[in-house]
Amino acid sequence: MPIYLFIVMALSGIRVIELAGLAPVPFCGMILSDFGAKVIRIDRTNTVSSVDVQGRGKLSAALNLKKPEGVAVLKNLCLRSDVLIEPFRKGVMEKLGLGPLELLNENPRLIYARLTGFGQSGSYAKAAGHDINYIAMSGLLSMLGRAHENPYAPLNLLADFAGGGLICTMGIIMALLERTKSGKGQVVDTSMVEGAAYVGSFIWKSQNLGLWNNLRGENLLDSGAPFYETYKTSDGKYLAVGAIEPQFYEELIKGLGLDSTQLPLQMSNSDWPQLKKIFADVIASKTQEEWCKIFDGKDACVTPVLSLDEAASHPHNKERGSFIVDSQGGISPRPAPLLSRTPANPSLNSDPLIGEHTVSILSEFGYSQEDIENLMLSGVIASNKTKSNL
Ligand SMILES: C[C@H](CCC[C@@H](C)[C@H]1CC[C@H]2[C@@H]3[C@H](O)C[C@@H]4C[C@H](O)CC[C@]4(C)[C@H]3C[C@H](O)[C@]12C)C(=O)SCCNC(=O)CCNC(=O)[C@H](O)C(C)(C)COP(=O)(O)OP(=O)(O)OC[C@H]1O[C@@H](n2cnc3c(N)ncnc32)[C@H](O)[C@@H]1OP(=O)(O)O
Repeated sequence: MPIYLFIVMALSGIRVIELAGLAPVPFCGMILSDFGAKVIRIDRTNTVSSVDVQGRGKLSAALNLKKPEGVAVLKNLCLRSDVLIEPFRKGVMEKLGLGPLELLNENPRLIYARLTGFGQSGSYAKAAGHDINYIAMSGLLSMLGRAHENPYAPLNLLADFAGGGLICTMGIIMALLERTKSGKGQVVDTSMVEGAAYVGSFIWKSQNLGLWNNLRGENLLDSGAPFYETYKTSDGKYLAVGAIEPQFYEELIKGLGLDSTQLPLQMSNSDWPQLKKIFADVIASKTQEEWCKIFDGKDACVTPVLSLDEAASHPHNKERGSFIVDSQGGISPRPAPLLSRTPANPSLNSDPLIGEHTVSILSEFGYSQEDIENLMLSGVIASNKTKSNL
């Protein structure tokens, strides 16, 4: 007799409709799915392959929203769902007749999440943009980069994912929590400019501490300080040094084989370039592994700079199971944080093909075989399993 283990996750029972987007909304949908929500991604009928690399655990229905019948199907799905996430430019949903007024009127419990660059109001609301534009507008990009160089965007992490996908997820979770008391849904308006700025609150609120008085790249935490920097090792790899507090700094100096009485003072700003050169010369004399042997187990705040592959196979990360391997052999980070009773249980199956679940989803929502066939014939829906399912 097989034993079936049903794992209850934090978001089990929550149904989410995700309109396919580029990067931030797919991340939001993946988090919700990792933690147990049933996420249905609405793809276009005229695209063959998905650009969603964060489709883990999602279902896909292909729907033509340019046809009134397609809009009607989406409305129907939203009637019996908890969350809708939309990634379009302001006004696109309203133009389709799928704005919050319509959908919340039909399902007052719906959480209607909108994730855009500039938010739903203001003169930039309708402007196109990408991560780099949003962090530029948040003020943060001006702070990022090395001395005497142009500002530098740290991949598309800050706006798309930290200030966008994650902040939107937080808004959805808070709205779901609030709904347990009021019984009502609401609109979650996530602007990636604001989300990124909010993530950077420490920067704003630490200005009076003098942390940012120097030019970009010449401050304590922006690669100005020698004890908060990366250094090249003799094998062409790198070490990350973050020894800010005096006791950790002293361990660093000891580990490097230096004598602090012969060096400028740690916080002597004007000596930082000289001190950096000393550290760089010393660190270049050994391999990364040799340095790790010296610093592992010491409170010097020194770690290797690992590649993605090295991170996945580092003993500490392996001990915690920080990375997962899917059925295709792909390695990716395990969902965070770790909940003690109801942890995430990410799907290890391959991501959905566009329209892979169109038929099963429509059947689940009450459409008959004949309805589905007619919608298919009139180009309102598309399916990758057309033949096998009809
Ligand atoms: C830096 C990042 C972006 C990185 C993304 C990259 C990882 C990927 C970008 C391109 C990909 C490559 C490319 O696709 C080619 C290959 C494809 C292949 O399959 C895979 C390999 C590829 C090389 C592929 C590889 C990668 O995936 C890429 C390189 C970011 O910053 S993302 C953040 C962007 N900003 C936002 O999301 C903010 C909010 N959104 C917007 O401001 C706009 O949506 C945006 C992004 C500016 C785009 O504007 P656009 O004019 O294109 O669209 P909208 O005005 O929003 O209107 C959408 C229209 O579409 C209609 N519609 C939507 N769904 C449906 C449907 N189901 N049926 C019918 N129609 C639909 C909707 O009605 C709108 O129509 P209208 O224009 O008529 O109103």
